[in-house]
Amino acid sequence: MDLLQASVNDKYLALARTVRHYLMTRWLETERRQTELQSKAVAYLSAEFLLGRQLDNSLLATDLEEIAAESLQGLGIELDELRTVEVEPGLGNGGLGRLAACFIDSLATLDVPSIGYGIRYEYGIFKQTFVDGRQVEQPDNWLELGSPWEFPHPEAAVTVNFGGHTEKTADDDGREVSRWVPGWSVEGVPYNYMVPGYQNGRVNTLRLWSARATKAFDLQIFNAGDYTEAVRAQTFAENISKVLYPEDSTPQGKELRLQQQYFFVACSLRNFIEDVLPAGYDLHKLPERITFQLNDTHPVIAIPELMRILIDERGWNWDEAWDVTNQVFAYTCHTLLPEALEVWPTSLLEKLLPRHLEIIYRINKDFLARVRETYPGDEMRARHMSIIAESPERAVRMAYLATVTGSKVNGVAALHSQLLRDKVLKDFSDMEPEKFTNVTNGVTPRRFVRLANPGLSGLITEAIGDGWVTDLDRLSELEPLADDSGFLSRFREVKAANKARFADVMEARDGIRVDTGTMVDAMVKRLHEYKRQMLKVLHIVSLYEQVKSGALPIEKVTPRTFVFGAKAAPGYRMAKEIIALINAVGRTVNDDPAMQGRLTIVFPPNYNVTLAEKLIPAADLSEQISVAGKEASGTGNMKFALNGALTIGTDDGANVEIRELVGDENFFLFGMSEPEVERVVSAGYEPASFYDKNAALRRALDLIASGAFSDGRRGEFEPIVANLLEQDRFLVLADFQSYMDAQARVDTAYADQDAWTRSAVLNVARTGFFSSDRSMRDYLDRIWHAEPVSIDVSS
Ligand SMILES: CCc1ccc([C@H](C)CC(=O)N[C@@H]2O[C@H](CO)[C@@H](O)[C@H](O)[C@H]2O)cc1
Repeated sequence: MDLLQASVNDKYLALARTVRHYLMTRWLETERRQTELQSKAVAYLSAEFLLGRQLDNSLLATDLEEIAAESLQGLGIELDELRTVEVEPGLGNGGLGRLAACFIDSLATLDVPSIGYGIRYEYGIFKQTFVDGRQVEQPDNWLELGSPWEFPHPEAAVTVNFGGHTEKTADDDGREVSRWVPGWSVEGVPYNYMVPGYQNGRVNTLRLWSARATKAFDLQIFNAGDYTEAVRAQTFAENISKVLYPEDSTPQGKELRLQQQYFFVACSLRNFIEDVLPAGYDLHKLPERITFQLNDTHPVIAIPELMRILIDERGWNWDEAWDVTNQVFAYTCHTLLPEALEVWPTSLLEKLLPRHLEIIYRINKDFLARVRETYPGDEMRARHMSIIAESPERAVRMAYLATVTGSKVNGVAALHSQLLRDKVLKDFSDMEPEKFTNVTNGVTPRRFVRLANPGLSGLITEAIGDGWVTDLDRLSELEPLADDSGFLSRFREVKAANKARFADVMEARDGIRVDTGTMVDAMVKRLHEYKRQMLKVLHIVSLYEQVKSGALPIEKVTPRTFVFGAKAAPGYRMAKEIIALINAVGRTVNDDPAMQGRLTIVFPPNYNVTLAEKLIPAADLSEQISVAGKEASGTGNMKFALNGALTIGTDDGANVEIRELVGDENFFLFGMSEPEVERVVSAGYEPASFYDKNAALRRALDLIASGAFSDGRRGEFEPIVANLLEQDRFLVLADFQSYMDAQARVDTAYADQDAWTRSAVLNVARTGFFSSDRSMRDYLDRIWHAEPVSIDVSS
């Protein structure tokens, strides 16, 4: 095909293949070196990897960006045109999935031997569209045009068994053992993705598994004329890796979800033990060679799977197997919502994984014996700590299984880890305090500063050199420039240019007009009541109500563009209602001439990594307003601060550490602290009392209920208002006034652009800590104890 006929996608694929070819030698060298050294490595087991687009990151990692742009120019092709056709692999829901992607980037850049293991979903996170302001999900057929970044290895396929039953037999020395007689099986085909380190020659691997039938096509049945039956096995098998579950907090407990979890875990352990480790490797030494990091509870079925392999396949005795299993797993918890902790009914495990259930029962029996030994006579504690829940139905508490077995358990921010110790996993922390630690999340500065914000990157590099890209603590060298008016005005120019770029993207992508002369006030994250998008809505509605009622002269309103980005889990009704309300308020306020364009609501559909990369550098204000004690960490908060946005937030998750580092004067703190929330809730929280005593709040809620945002239809958003007045589980009404006061402080601060910019520069200078490189160094020191191994690219 010659250039003239080539489509933009053809040209993009050609460039991608050129870059990947360049990386191939380094990939092979990394593999060779690792096989030669067999040094301790990290396997990151995650059901989600929210990778984002790959081309730019690969060009940066290989330092080929300039050459590529020039050579393409020579062919009359714009690099920018090619990068926009790339489809981002949406193999994740939100925070947890994106964190996994940042972590494997940092592991490669820190030269740590490591491998990511996950699922190659054929359909990623749904595409979000709005119909009359309501979310409608479209399938994400991201592989439609193929992906140049994946390498299938059908020759390394793994067979995974399911179902069947177990039977007691005797092994050759007459010991009674249990043997699994599976009912059916599928095959897992590995697809390898390159994970290039930043200009260090290392290319680690991300191995994602795709399911297919062991026997794809049954010719006999076909010849007998039953065509659907002939391919039934194939469709059935493929279903396992067909689609990502779009929930990010409330597990639906679907059988297929458990099948997905066991599928990728069984493939990954088999692959590591039989393909990565040298033949004949003595698995008693496994702890010296690998740590399997469990990214939340989703891969925890790996624990009984390793026990099964060591006992049933390798013939080890229980203690031998337990001793190794106890050392090779570590567990990271990413949530505080009790409903987000997965429990699997024993009835389902009995059906799908009978042998694993037996092993879990045995782990629990031994554990409860230890509990009773440590706390004699305290049956209540034993019942509380049991891995097996007896009610509402008999089920396995996966977080408890991970905590009992893992060598280490960590939360993802200091407050979160403390709440795990003091509340969620208190009994376990009391019993084995040394097992619990914290590793505060981080984000990769390559994608979220160097690539997303070239203007700011240039400014920083000019001032302190480019060492910050791999050593983000160096940002602190910018501190003195916060008092340099020249630097401040350059900094403001960069922000203004990023706003203009964002406005162009909004125009081209969604036909949305953004006034770049306004403050960009951004709230982008999954839609969840604990994240309190409703508090943001009440701020906007209250401002609107005050202007409309004449209480607030329009000239006193700071021109703002409120940018929302949020997907709701398809089954989460209240979340979908709130999305509809945000769009309804947007439609009303944006079109109201009385507002003279001073307040604009922008809610682009389908918020994803690619859109985040354009919005975050353009933002002035970062909304991190969850109720204290509910957001485990947050990572968007870190990305905004590193790109010079100021944060308005509660003392929740990593906000606490951001505020401690940037200083109270550079952070708009509001709301109750976690202990205060606890006190209000345990004292019995009456949301309606806040409605009664706060006129501005009452008027805002009444305006929503009045139908003002729904063409007069009163009942339209009644469920939202009723829920706030009756339950308000996440204390929106209780924190309303403190939030409004903080927003007034924001207005005042924003009026003094010099002071605001100085504060923004200090936010950048003081948040180098939130690099995922630092997170990885903490995991290496506290949990993995693996050493970097440099790859010499000259060979
Ligand atoms: C089974 C349903 C399900 C799916 C995903 C999850 C994730 C744990 C939810 C998640 O993404 N948690 C977020 O993880 C981020 C990375 O650590 C944190 O920064 C966020 O605070 C946390 O909400 C829970 C339950």
